[in-house]
Amino acid sequence: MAKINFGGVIEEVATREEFPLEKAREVLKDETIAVIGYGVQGPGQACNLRDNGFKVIVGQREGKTFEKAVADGWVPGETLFSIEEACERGTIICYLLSDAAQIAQWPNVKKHLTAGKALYFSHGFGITYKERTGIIPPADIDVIMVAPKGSGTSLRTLFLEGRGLNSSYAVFQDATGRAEERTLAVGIGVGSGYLFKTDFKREVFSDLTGERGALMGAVQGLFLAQYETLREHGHTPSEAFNETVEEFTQSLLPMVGAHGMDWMYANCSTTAQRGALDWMGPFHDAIKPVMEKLYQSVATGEEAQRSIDSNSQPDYRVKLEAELAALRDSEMWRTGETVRKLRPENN
Ligand SMILES: NC(=O)C1=CN([C@@H]2O[C@H](COP(=O)(O)OP(=O)(O)OC[C@H]3O[C@@H](n4cnc5c(N)ncnc54)[C@H](O)[C@@H]3O)[C@@H](O)[C@H]2O)C=CC1
Ligand SMILES: CC(=O)[C@](C)(O)C(=O)O
Ligand SMILES: [Mg+2]
Ligand SMILES: [Mg+2]
Repeated sequence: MAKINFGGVIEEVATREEFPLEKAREVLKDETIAVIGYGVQGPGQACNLRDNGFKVIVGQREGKTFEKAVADGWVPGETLFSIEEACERGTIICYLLSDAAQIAQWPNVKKHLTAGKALYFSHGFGITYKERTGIIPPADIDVIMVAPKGSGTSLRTLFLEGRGLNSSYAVFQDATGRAEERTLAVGIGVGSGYLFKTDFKREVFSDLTGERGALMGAVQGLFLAQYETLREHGHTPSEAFNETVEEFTQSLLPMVGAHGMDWMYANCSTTAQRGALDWMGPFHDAIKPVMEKLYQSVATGEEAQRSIDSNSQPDYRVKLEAELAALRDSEMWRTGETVRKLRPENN
């Protein structure tokens, strides 16, 4: 395992150099990987594994998503089965149903988890919050995780572009003595570049905080607060949107991604640099207490419970669609739709 220095802290990282694809194929040569669920992560991981030459089958309930799997080349009765049949045939069961559906399907999956199989997750949720999920695996199987740090959609598109997404990984239970090599082999197979070592609890605490915070929840809150302020002071929608979202996503954020915050600052005016350096402190101080409150809500299991309760409702999709539609129909994002059309490359 490579030891890599992250800003002064040494961490263990598995790399493609020490764990090349050929080694992954050798480790898994006698295994059938059953990808259960074909939502967002399912297709990304299953198709990448298939293209990388592993023996993969998919387990998916009937319906629209089953048809999507057929369209992607999975063949009913050969490589595409019901959830239960795939669990029976597989030796590594990749449990990629939504976290709420994992609870509902657990009795059907559990009965096929015979000695020596591996139960694989892409999130620490089901295991960490086991009092709430009831997901308690038998003692004679491996319980492992590879959590790609990004959407399953990007996992696939980056793979097809010859790039990749990094993942974190963990072993919760090693019954066979092979749990770690199985984990790393599947992790390389799904298209990870590097694999950062963690445990189930740290993965789920950081992931739930990240998506509720900077990655998704906080960013919308930040955008909207600024957009509203500009609008309340008489700025037009296009001006408010351009100075809040468009310039950020199109010009400045890619620079942060490529070379860091200081580099983005350095490529802006000295006027902007002065103001940003002065105002980053007050923004940090205003947000920090909200972040701490969020982390506590994750740590106590409140966030998990809320997600389980709302996503277990039979009509959760309908309600979710309504909330997403409200976001889409807000003035800020309707303006965004128009602004996107006006990008020079779209003309
Ligand atoms: N969406 C993403 O890109 C990421 C997801 N993850 C994790 O990966 C796992 C899978 O997440 P997603 O791909 O987002 O799942 P998803 O929400 O897209 O759902 C996946 C599948 O669950 C099935 N399903 C839903 N309810 C069901 C039920 N009651 N019975 C049977 N099947 C049912 C759907 O048919 C679908 O195939 C989760 O643990 C999630 O936290 C991790 C990283 C990113
Ligand atoms: C894409 C990802 O990793 C998230 C935001 O944590 C998720 O979809 O759960
Ligand atoms: Mg995540
Ligand atoms: Mg997540």
